[in-house]
Amino acid sequence: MAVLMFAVPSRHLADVVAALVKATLPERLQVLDAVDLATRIRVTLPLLLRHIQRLKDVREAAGDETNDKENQIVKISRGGRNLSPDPELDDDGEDGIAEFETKIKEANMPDEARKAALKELGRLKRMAPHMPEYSMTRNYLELMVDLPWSAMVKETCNISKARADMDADHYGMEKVKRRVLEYLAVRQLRGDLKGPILCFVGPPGVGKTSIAKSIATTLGRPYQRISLGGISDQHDIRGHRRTYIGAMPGRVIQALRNVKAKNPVLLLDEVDKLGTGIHGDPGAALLEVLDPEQNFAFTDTYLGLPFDLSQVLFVATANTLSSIPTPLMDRMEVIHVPGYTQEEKIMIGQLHLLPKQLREHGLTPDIMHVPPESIAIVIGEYTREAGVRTLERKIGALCRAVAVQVAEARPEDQAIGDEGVKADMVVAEAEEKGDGTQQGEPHKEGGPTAGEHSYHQSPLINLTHLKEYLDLPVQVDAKMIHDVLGPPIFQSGLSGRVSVPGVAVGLAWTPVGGEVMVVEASHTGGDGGLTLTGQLGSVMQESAKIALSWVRQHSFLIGLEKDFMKDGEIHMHFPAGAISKDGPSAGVTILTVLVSLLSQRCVRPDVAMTGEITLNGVVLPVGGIKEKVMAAHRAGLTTLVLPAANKKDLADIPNSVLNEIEVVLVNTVEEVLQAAFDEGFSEMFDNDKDGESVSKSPMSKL
Ligand SMILES: Nc1ncnc2c1ncn2[C@@H]1O[C@H](COP(=O)(O)OP(=O)(O)OP(=O)(O)O)[C@@H](O)[C@H]1O
Repeated sequence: MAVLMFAVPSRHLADVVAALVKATLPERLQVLDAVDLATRIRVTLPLLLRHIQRLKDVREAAGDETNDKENQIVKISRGGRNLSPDPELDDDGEDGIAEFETKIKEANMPDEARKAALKELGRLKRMAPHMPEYSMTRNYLELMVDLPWSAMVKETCNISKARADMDADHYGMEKVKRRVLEYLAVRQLRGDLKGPILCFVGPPGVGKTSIAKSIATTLGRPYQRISLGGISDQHDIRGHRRTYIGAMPGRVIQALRNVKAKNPVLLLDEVDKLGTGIHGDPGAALLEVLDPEQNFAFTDTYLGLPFDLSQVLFVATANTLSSIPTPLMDRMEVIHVPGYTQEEKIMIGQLHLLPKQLREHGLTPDIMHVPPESIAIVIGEYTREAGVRTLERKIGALCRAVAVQVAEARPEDQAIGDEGVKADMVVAEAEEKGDGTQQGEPHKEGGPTAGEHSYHQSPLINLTHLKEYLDLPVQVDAKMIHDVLGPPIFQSGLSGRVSVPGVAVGLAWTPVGGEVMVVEASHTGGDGGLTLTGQLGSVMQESAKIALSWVRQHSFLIGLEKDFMKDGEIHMHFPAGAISKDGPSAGVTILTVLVSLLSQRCVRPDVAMTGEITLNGVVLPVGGIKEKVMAAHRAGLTTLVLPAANKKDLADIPNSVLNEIEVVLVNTVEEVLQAAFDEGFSEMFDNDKDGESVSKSPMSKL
């Protein structure tokens, strides 16, 4: 084949290849068997002529008069599209080419882009449609004409409307909303987009994506989400070279093509999950996209031309700051979106998630009623999350169960497709209600506003008929919740796990919110070392060594012999064993577990703690206090031991939570032990060192 290819001028190659492809297997083998060039050409020529004849026949069948074989050969070899009627070929024909020409003119491209597009169109005209380059050039031209080179939507920024829009879709989030309003107000006054890129950081399901959508709605700009999770190839951002098979533009250019406007809101979702691989650093590519000094002429490798991104409003989201590349973070203004309290979740469930789920399942409050107590049961027994995503899913599951009840109870005569019955029912329904309920009205894009939820009731549901078969509204109570969702997944409280010596409750921070961690230790035989399990990082292991050294130095306080370790090894375990953990904040918990085990005294079951310790027993501040306090509150713990230097972080915690817990601020490990154990330890320490209690009610005597 290679020899044959050398013998054929390259512009005819495609026709030869097409002829061979259409040949039968024995014919193809015959071509391959022909070793010398002359034989091979002799074998191939009839195949080529047969292919041409076939093309001609198809054309004649299509009513074309031309039957001049020679003329045909010449035109095909020139790649003449109008003479290539093979229906299998993706041929634009002259109309298609003319259409491209018009679209290029209409696309309002900058001069440089227009010239490049016309040049590509010229190439396309000269190509045979079955050449691989044909479809590549065609795809490129399609992108060129689809891109919004100058198309902009008119922005409508009205600050009071912005507040109303955000309030309509989001309960609470006051700080976040205030910060977004400030940002929009400054943008409006300055009249340009040069400003930091907002980056919403918080656990999953707390409304980061949803608030970004509200910004787009408020501004009247189109919105598109670009998911960055797991991207480890810079070409995903910057585009691939056109020479590669299946090459594509980068995600930013693709997003702009979709929204058809050069000033959309583009959400860079999960910017903290960008990876790095062998194909360059996508973070560096993203820097180019976001940098206002360069992004007015961002060159996507596939496009090969500068595209102006300066009108795009970029918003980013992340679960954690720690894995965002520093140069990228410098370009962004971080807005923390914290997790919700139980009360906030109940309100969000009632005001937003339930109406949304009812709408999505074709139900209304007349058919299904979920009281706040039931939402609290779902939150407490079926969710452990900082956000409300699982809650929304569980409410969805309850709606589906009610939908089945309604479907089963529906009288026979209300069959789908019975238009007469449908019309009657809508009228009957409207008359029956007569109370202004927006029944049958399609719900607005983006959802209804809080307090004015519209329900798109299926016209097939006739409440009057249904009431004969079903007690309406269906009450979602504890029994129904357990029937539908199964046995509770989570138990409230720590159910007796802390009632043995050598166990204490620590508080951990994770990108998905705070976590309560029951740390356990026990004596095993062996030669008196300390074994740690639970996938601990080096910092955490060092915290354990520091805690043990402190206990050794202060063994007399706990009533231990100096050489207490000689009796056997101590094994300390941090659940969940499959998840790696690190950081210094478990210091106070490790120390408390050791003291509890060695002194054989139980830690108070209502106490949880966090804080870094030094060798001299000083307690240092740690991060993630709000998430940790919320997690402890969710788990039903009522006394929290926190570093005194973290006092300022308590300002972020809602009063409803602070009112229900006791916060003990400590400076030293002695104060930690005072708070962690009942009376026993208070005798050992000087009463002057008692921790400062900031709770509303005085702390019980230690
Ligand atoms: N304060 C709130 N008020 C009303 N609905 C909310 C609120 N917070 C979250 N939601 C709803 O919870 C769901 C999940 O929110 P969203 O997708 O915005 O979470 P996210 O923070 O972007 O999560 P992820 O990090 O996983 O992307 C959405 O349906 C959203 O409308």
